[in-house]
Amino acid sequence: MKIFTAEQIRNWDWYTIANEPIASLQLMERVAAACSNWLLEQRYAQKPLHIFCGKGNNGGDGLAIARQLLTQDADVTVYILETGKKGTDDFQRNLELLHKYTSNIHFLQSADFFPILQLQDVVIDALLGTGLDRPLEGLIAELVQHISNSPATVISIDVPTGMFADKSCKDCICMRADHTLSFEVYKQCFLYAENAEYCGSIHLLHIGLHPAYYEATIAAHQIIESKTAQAICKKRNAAAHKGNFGHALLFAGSYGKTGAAVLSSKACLRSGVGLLTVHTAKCGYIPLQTAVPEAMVETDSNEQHLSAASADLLRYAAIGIGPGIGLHEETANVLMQLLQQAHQPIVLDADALNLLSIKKDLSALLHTDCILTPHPKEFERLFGKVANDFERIERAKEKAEELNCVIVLKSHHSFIACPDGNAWFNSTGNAGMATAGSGDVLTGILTGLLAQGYNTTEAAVLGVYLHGLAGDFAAAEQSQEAMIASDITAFLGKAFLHVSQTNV
Ligand SMILES: NC(=O)C1=CN([C@@H]2O[C@H](COP(=O)(O)OP(=O)(O)OC[C@H]3O[C@@H](n4cnc5c(N)ncnc54)[C@H](O)[C@@H]3O)[C@@H](O)[C@H]2O)[C@@H](O)CC1
Ligand SMILES: [K+]
Repeated sequence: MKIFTAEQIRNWDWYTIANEPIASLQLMERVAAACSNWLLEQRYAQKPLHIFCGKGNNGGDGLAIARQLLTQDADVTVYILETGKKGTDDFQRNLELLHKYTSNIHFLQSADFFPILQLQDVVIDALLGTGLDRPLEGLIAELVQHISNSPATVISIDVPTGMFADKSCKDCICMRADHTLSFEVYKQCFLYAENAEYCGSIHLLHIGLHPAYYEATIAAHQIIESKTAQAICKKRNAAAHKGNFGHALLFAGSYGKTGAAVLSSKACLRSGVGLLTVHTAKCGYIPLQTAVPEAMVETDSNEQHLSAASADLLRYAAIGIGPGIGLHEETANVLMQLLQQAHQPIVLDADALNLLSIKKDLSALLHTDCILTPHPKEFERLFGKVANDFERIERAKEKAEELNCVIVLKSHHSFIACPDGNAWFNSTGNAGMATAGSGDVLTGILTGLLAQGYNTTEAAVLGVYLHGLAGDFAAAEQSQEAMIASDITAFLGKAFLHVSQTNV
């Protein structure tokens, strides 16, 4: 699914108004109907509703919702934040209509008029939407804080008031919503970790915007959905043998971190690879052979860490390096040797990234088939400090193009930046995956997919989606609290079944 900017969404509204055609007031009526139906279905309309409206079209949505719910006998109180200016045409028209249904409309001119909100109350936040053009201050900021600090359930229309659709609102005042009802497509702001606590659950409602605009409009970012993964996932040939699915090589583990090698190896094998060899420190031999009998183990001459690259790299279709390898100087040499000698696709993760971050000229070291999988701290070590999540995404896109490699930025919605400028946010995954070893599992999956012949973009998009989906299945069974990284691997099978179902 494409992610549109606020401007693209505004143009989509206007395209629909001109080409359906439909009057803008009618489109607002449709927006309000979608929200009212959701509130009725979720039984929020049975509770005392406090609808807070600005005087723009977001406020117009709020007034139309109030009227529609009054016809369903809901208990509605409307508050309009008085700015002294006239409202938009659609706001004014909706206000006239609302007066015919209720006199329970209050104009808020100072904080003295703010209502006391209780636990059973439901607030509809229709103060400001995508028309936000500056951080909140003054009376509106006070109102947003008053509502956010109350025990009431808050449901924001389109965006939580104070949140910019396309730029950071870090350190700004913003409505803390329990739910955000938005329309047709995700806005970029919903996908950043720094905004997650303000958006609550996001619900995309269908309002019948014109499909031709969606088809014709190029989006800078997309969401990876089930159908994206399905389109990439290859069907296995019935007559295949293990030689058809590649031989992967993983450099993983050191003394005290053999577990990381076990986790990435198991995930690699469960991602469909034909053969796997793990190159690990000598101390890892027995644990690995015992825990992962399907893998071949090649031990380093050093007992505790990696000190030499594999003798014969040519046999392997793809290489993964990083999980649990540590930061020993000799291990850094292994990494440099590998980057010079290997011509096959490489996944670089964890300590491999930390070792790389002290090197100045990354573009001279990395060939074009690399996937880098940093979490925000590793990203910062590699590419410098950023002020917020929006900047981090932009930096990832720049670096992917500059280094000609794929960057998987692991986060709340993991982000994939490709060298051709394409960029994806993942839709699967949950906070239970913020647990030791879940990155090692991803490295294994990506290496396994590359070994099977998926290109770096395909492997990253499919692998990140499967990893998150397996994590969601694991959380459903184990809870986010109790799930561990091995559970993600255990549910990879279910994730593959889900993705391949419509592939047959
Ligand atoms: N036909 C349309 O354009 C549609 C618009 N819709 C709704 O309309 C919204 C956008 O409406 P508008 O463009 O009127 O914008 P808003 O309703 O978000 O707000 C616009 C007004 O707020 C002021 N403002 C901006 N930042 C402010 C701040 N920090 N403090 C105080 N005032 C501030 C602006 O100067 C402007 O007067 C969408 O989010 C959506 O909810 C929907 O009804 C769908 C159809
Ligand atoms: K809002």
